[in-house]
Amino acid sequence: MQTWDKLHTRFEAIGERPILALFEDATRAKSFTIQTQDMAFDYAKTNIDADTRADLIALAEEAGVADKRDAMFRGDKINDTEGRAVLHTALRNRDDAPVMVDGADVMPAIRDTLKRMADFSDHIRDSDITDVVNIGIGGSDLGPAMAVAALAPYHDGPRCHFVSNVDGAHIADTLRGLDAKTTLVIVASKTFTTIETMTNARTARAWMVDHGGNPATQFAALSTAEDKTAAFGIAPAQVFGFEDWVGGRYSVWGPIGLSLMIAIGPKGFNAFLDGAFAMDTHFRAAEPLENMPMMLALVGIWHNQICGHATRAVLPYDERLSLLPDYFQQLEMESNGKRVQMDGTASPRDTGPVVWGAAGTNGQHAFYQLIHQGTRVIPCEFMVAANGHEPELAHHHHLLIANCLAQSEALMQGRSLAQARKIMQDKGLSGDELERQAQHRVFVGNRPSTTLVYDRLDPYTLGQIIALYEHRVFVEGVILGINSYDQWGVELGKELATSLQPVVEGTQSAEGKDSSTASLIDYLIRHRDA
Ligand SMILES: O=P(O)(O)OC[C@H]1O[C@](O)(CO)[C@@H](O)[C@@H]1O
Repeated sequence: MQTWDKLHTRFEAIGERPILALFEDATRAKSFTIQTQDMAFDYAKTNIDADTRADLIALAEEAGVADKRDAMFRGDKINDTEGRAVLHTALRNRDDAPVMVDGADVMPAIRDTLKRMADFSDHIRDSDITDVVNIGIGGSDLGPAMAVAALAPYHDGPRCHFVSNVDGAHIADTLRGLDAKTTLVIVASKTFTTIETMTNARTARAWMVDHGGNPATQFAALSTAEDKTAAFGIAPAQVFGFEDWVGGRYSVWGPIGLSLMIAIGPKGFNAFLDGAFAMDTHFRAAEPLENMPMMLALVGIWHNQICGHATRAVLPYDERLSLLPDYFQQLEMESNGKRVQMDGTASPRDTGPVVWGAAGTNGQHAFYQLIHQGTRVIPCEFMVAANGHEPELAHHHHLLIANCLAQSEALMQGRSLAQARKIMQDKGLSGDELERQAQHRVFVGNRPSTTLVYDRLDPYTLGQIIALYEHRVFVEGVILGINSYDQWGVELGKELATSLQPVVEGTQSAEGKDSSTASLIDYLIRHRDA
């Protein structure tokens, strides 16, 4: 508690201190950058100084982050509202050490499943299958969809498509133009009960039957619920199971990543796991000051809980990472969007921030106006590679990098009223009009950002980046005293949707519903095509 207070006091004392003033220390960039392997995380363009950083590290120590991290990797049941271990890290564990859950080593089964996935992927890649349709939602969609898009240059397998929305438009648009005889459908659902996924899976099966395909050989399932996959009619040889200690939004490392493995091959998928494992190893071993996930989390705590900035923008200057903000949105908001602490008492402070963003440079021409001149401060998390995959288009990549760095520079430096006046003067304005126009051209600056740089977006690097953010979410969750691994907040809407379905279908009356919901249903039914 004392450390929280100390940090709040520091924030008040800092007041309007320009971030730029911190650069009077010639070592600022070096001492506020963390490097692990080829990757560097620069948080020098924030208003965190060495004293603040020491307090933030003390906060993590007081919260017991190191012990809880070890407990997570060890397989302790840290998801205690569901009585589960949290072991997505075991899926990418590349050493021989056992990982114990309830007295049994989970590694042999993980290795066995990975081998079965590799054999199946090779078989599909060598077959006549031209297209793979992954049907899933949330963590059973966003991870593989994001990673398949990110690793397009490594893609040498069949085309991959992703269907998530229960809106029939999604599956109709996806199946249109596909050949049912050469399409593999993967039903990805941890629970195998999710209404969107099961509805889409049944529609896909009917389509396949109607168009001459064979669901018996052209359907695979990824799930923890093997009884339900069998009831759906999927042969056990085409079912890839995992355990309940893999959370949906953390599941891309195992069977849920099958479409990625089919796209880039088992070798590429292994490199993806290697990158994540390297980040795990770093997270477990590095001292807080040198620990990338830890410092990324502490910067997040500083901006959100101490400075009160309610959102943060994820801004990859990498077109192939355009789904990464969506992926991080689920990862962070489903994990840390909680109102009570582990013991059930209300959180005394705001919990996870709103996470959003888009790939640069596109975002610059859409929402950066507000980031630069709006009244709210939005900490920005930039990321950019030293190299693209198109050597013949290196000039594009140089422009991309220049834009990324220009944005963080502009956010920090801003443009003063004096500078704005000078610009207007040079344009020939004077008097009241000069004053009025100059105000519109002021950038207050002093807006914080961080930048993650890496060599090239290959499978290994993507694994590192995702694991980095997973651990960041974990550290923030521990400091906030919340359970990052349940998601009860999605339940109520699901229950109400189930109860509304017969009302919408017209087989039950809207009696008992609030008048807003009842009249909306009335409108929608009255306007329905006969
Ligand atoms: O894989 P499933 O069981 O279909 O669940 C899909 C998604 O639904 C959620 O449970 C939330 O609705 C996510 O956590 C999960 O990723």
